[in-house]
Amino acid sequence: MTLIVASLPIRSEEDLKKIPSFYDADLIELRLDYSSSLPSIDKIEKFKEKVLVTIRDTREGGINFIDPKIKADYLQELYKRGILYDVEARFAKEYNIPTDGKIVSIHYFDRVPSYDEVIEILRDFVNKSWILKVAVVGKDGYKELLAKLLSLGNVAVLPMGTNPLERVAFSILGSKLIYGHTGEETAKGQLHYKEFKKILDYLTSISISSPSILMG
Ligand SMILES: O=C1C[C@@](O)(C(=O)O)C[C@@H](O)[C@@H]1O
Repeated sequence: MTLIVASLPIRSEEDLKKIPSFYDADLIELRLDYSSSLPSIDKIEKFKEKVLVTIRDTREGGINFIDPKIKADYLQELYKRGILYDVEARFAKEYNIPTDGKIVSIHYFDRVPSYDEVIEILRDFVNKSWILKVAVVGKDGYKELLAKLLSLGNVAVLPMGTNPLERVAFSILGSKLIYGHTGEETAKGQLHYKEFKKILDYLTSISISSPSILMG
């Protein structure tokens, strides 16, 4: 089953008040890098059953530069409080960030890497994460790469800058997460999360009423 993630840019602590309006998503991603300073964790903690915290590195698509030491301390504190986060594999390695039960990710915005390159970076986290997430721009070879990565099992694959329905296709093939926006795209290739929800709910309903349609 694919979980639907509603991605929400956070530019100030005020934006955290919007969280409850997206509770029909499975998870609400708080993109904290949309601000140059991080909100108090106390203000996030009360939503901890629903949120996924992301402080995206500018080298992997982040909007503002956040001092890596501040980011590392913040992630360690989230870990202590049992709050879900997404951390880049490279950052987790460099700053020794705990990854069990968390999302470990890698993003390619301008090229399609080889399968071996991705595996080399993610290898250490295969058994030490909840989900491995790979987002790749829709250039030559991206479909083959993302499809091959699905065999890792607990993986989310996201094509960027392609027809958003391709995200639905990868969900049917086994991707664990699908990211949609909440009114403002945080990556090309997203639909509003409610649209993804409608499509996936429909597909689930027909697979329940006629299991052979989607289950082969
Ligand atoms: O890494 C991801 C996936 C994403 O880039 C996307 O392709 O939808 C959107 C980001 O907000 C999120 O952190």
